[in-house]
Amino acid sequence: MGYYRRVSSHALRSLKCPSLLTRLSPAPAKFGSLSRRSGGGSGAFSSPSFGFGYAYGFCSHSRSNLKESAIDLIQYPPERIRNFSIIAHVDHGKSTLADRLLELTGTIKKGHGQPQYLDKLQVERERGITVKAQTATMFYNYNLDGLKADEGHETQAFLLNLVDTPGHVDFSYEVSRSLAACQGALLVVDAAQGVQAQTVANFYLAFESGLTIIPVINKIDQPTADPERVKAQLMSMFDLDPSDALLTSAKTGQGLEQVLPAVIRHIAPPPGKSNSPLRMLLLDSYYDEYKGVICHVAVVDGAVRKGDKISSAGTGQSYEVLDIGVMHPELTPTGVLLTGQVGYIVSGMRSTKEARIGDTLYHSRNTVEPLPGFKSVKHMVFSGVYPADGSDFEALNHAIERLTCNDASVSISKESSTALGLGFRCGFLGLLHMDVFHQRLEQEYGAHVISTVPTVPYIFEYSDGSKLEVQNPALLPSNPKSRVTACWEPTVIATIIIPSEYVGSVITLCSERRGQQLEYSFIDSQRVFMKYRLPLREIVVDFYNELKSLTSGYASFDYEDADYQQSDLVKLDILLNGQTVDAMATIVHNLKAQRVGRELVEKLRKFIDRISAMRKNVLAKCYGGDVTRKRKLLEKQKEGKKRMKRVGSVDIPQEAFHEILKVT
Ligand SMILES: Nc1nc2c(ncn2[C@@H]2O[C@H](COP(=O)(O)OP(=O)(O)OP(=O)(O)O)[C@@H](O)[C@H]2O)c(=O)[nH]1
Repeated sequence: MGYYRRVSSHALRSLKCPSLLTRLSPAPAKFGSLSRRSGGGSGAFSSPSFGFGYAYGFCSHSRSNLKESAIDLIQYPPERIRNFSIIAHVDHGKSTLADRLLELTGTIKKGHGQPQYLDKLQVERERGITVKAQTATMFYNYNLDGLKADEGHETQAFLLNLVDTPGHVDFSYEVSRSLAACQGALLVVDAAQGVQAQTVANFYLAFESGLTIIPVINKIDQPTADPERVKAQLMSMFDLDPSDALLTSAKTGQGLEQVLPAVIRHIAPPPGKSNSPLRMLLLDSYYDEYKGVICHVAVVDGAVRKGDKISSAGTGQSYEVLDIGVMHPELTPTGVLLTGQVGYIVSGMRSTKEARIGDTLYHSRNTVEPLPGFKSVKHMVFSGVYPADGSDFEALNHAIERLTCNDASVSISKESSTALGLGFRCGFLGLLHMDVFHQRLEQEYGAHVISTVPTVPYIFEYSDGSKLEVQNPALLPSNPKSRVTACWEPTVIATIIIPSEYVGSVITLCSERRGQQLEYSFIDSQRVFMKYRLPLREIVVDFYNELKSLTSGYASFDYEDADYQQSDLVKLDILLNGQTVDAMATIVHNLKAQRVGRELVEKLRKFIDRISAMRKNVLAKCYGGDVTRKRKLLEKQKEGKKRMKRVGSVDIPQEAFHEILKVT
């Protein structure tokens, strides 16, 4: 029997996608003698080639000691491999727990001076959130009977692949892709905050993937920690046995010695066939200036070695494996990857057109049935991205190509605008995703961009019966009402968890946003769980902020895409100095059009006024001859100008485009 057991009727009712009910499957079967249940408890462990220990932080080898031959993957057949991810609500401590596990296994040095080690992007460090899932391979010796290694008992060497995942809803595609390479997940829950909306969402992502789920109640060091209450929630919401929950503090190290033994005992080894022809799943990729595309892969069946000729099922192209290895946690060559192992390959691919996420790679000499790959991404928000300086179009094109190699969830197509020139229409999973993409373009590729008003994808039906998905409002004829016979807007199913005293105000907010309540229940005596169908348009900008402020920050919120619903929509054009600005066109509900139009023009007037005043007066208060200061001010002004677009005689600042969505 799996660690995750029967699902209660409550959990079934709350299933994110009803159609998945038919796919409910028991947790993967345990193998051999590992089927014994355990409440955790400490086990004996040691690092395979670096000695034994019983406390964390015992192992001191560093990556720089590792040469290609230092890691011999042959000694890790599938039954000695565990692939697991860490999933949780935002800030419940996934990355910190990952740090501790990396230290515990000697993969990184204790006190390496960089908390949240696997959050490598500048944007992740600046925002304190995980954006990309990251895999790290760890080695760990463990006695399956729980006997202590330092008392001379024999241990077995295990290879553990840990995937740290993002918590925010906009990056759930990263989570679902990561889960494809895993057989189990640590579901981390903050001991004080308890189950939150993304805990629910991530639980079901893991559950739908048939993963064994180990609950970890983290942050037990906090004065307000209440692990017993959280255990009760895990039971009532997910039917997870409270006695199975591990209690940890990733901050103090308390309870951490139970985590890896529980992973080894309760999570099944990868199910692939060692004797079958190679099938390798392309999980992720990124572009390296020197090596080209580096692909993260999971070897499902067979084995792959350096020098092998491989082909892509998606493109039919063939490559030679030039470099191969594991992330330990940096790229560490091993010369081979065997069944069940997760690592990287370099094969001379140059772009995302070649490195297709979800593709199957196989030996060119064989023919294989491709793996199922991943569900296609549903883009929630579209926006135009244009070079701030029109002559930088090619440079922006190059930057976007490189960046989408590491973020396959963005859709890109070329478009042009009268106001902004040549650019791209990009589809994102949400506004945070959009923001992060812009920030990465700027930080990682030095691209200065103007982005247009984000919009959700609407559907318009015309009198001739044709239907059009509109991702760019500018493309709608200005008086579409004459020909449009029906319009639809996308909706989401939102999960909201709040303390019970805020129920009244949250219900009011949801009805103002045209929401329809689908479910209402109590998680425990203090907290309420609600499900709403809401138009995507109504939640995409400031819904979460408003929800947070109404509930003094206690609400948590998650959503998944749902069906389209019929709606009365119109196109709203903005004229500046009598000239239509196509990049500012939006689609709004007919009833709101008058109010929105007025508010918008009022707001834009302030914005555009303010900027021109600043332009004139930039040196006005700079008395005396401080040249450096003057230069700084002028450079700042130049920087600001880069982000303005001239339409007729009017300069439009970047913020103006963002303000439009806030009003509409
Ligand atoms: N007191 C206490 N704080 C912790 C513990 N674990 C993590 N934290 C803190 O909680 C905050 C969030 O931790 P992260 O590890 O970044 O959380 P996360 O779940 O990876 O966050 P996202 O990637 O943004 O979803 C940080 O300030 C950590 O230092 C713990 O056990 N106890």
